[in-house]
Amino acid sequence: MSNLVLILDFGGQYSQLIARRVREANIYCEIVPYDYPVEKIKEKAPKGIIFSGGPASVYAEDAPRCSKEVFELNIPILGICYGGQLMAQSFEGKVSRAEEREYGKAELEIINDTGVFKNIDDNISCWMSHTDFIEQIPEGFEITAKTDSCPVAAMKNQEKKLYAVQFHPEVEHTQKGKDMIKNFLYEVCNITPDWNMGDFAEETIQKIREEIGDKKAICALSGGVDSSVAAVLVHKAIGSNLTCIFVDHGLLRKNEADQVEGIFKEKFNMNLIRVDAKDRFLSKLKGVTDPEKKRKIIGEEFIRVFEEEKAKLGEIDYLVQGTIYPDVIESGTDKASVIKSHHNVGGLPEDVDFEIIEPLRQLFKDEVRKVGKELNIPNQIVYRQPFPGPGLAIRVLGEITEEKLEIVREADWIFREEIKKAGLNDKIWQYFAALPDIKSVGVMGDERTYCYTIALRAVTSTDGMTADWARIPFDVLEKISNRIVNNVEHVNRVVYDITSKPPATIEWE
Ligand SMILES: Nc1ncnc2c1ncn2[C@@H]1O[C@H](COP(=O)(O)OP(=O)(O)OP(=O)(O)O)[C@@H](O)[C@H]1O
Ligand SMILES: O=c1[nH]c(=O)c2[nH+]cn([C@@H]3O[C@H](COP(=O)(O)O)[C@@H](O)[C@H]3O)c2[nH]1
Ligand SMILES: NC(=O)CC[C@H](N)C(=O)O
Ligand SMILES: [Mg+2]
Repeated sequence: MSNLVLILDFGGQYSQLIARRVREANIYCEIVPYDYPVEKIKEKAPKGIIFSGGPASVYAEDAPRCSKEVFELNIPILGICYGGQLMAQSFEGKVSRAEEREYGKAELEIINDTGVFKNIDDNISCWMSHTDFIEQIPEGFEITAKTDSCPVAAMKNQEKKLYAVQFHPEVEHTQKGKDMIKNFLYEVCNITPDWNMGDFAEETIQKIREEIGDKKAICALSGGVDSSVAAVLVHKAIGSNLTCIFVDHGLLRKNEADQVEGIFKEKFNMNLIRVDAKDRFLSKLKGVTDPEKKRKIIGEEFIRVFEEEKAKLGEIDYLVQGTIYPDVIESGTDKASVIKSHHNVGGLPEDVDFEIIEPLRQLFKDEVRKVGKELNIPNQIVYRQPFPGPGLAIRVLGEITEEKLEIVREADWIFREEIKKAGLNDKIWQYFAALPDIKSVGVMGDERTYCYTIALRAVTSTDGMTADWARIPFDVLEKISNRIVNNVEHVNRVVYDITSKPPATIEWE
């Protein structure tokens, strides 16, 4: 790889977002830990280095630090938040705890519009998330931007090609943030963009081929975007040594199992086994109300099903899953908290009798879609709305019963049909019905009812990491509500969820 950018990770929430911005700029990058040896950095000879943010304070005794030599390699560096503070401290500037913390939106005033800020408007809003600030810049540096409460929102030493920003250019909410990162890569590091998702596919297929060799693998296939792309990558690498396994756990949407099987058989020339596992999943979930418990039971049961299929198929060493980055980060890491245990990551049991292969583990959904396009996977699959592996189990809140599953399935079917009819299906990222565990009073045909409420959830998003509720026109909502109450038994009320993520998540459990 001729044009490499290294990201030194200081434990930031957004390190993967930095990586995707670099990939978006068509440049290859790798994330390495903050204490990655200088010798190895020299070997890799990156054209640029980015320091991520991080939760620590640079003045703390045990703060994560990279070797000072990294600054002497004559490689341009962009320090973001903690990374920028570390740069200031390393050159004898002063970093202190601010009296006023800054979280969220701040108005940025650009003082020097060269380097990272080339062609960026003088006044824009940026996204901050810090307690410490650069109180005094080191010698040889100049301040290039400020906010009302942050005197050094950015600084640079042009001669040494060292740049620091206190805000986060990598997040969606910083205006022109992507352009700032591109400026660093193209203008400061002088890199010619020469990488794309096609290269990712090629390199990944090659790596999988080397790893699996002539051994056999199964792929957990849901018919969703991620597992379809993962299956095609592995199939290209090992051909018929791959068998896909699609589990019908009784928690799928209306007609979904037949549809997935049909599409898959029609579009792909791969081995597929469909397993009917409805009874075992539902009996394990009986009486369980806690969302995390449900997720862990489902995660484990998936693996047990795969192990049983493995026993029938003979010697199989590898299990391929379509895990993507949000599944990983939301399941919690040693630094990030658990938001929810995605069944395929945090929900995995401790004993798994496979080597797991997850070729998309570093990517975000929209990047997976790009890989899917590169692999000529039909749009029908590439642009399918995400559906979580635990399925309706996390959309029926509280205890799961066959009756509740049927209610949510029917309501969901109507909702999806009406969204399609209204031509909104490619404008909304994900839309579905959930069944909160509440009943309320209604009146139908002059009679009192005491029935369930259906909650409609529809969001816009690019990567599922953040989302906003979709502004569905009232007349469409009206039609959906009427159809659901008139056609789905045991429902007398429909509500629409108007919460963004954060603070809510997309799914209700
Ligand atoms: N019903 C299923 N049968 C077999 N494997 C499944 C099933 N549901 C989920 N998985 C596995 O779990 C992984 C994670 O599920 P997830 O829903 O995030 O991805 P996906 O279904 O591939 O894509 P999408 O997010 O578009 O629905 C899948 O990629 C797949 O490997
Ligand atoms: O495979 C999955 N296993 C899971 O356990 C899981 N939980 C949530 N999701 C999907 O992930 C995206 C983000 O979800 P949340 O905002 O609800 O956390 C949304 O697209 C969700 O549908 C899951 N996918
Ligand atoms: N987001 C960050 O990198 C935060 C850096 C540092 N922990 C601070 O609070 O200022
Ligand atoms: Mg899915």
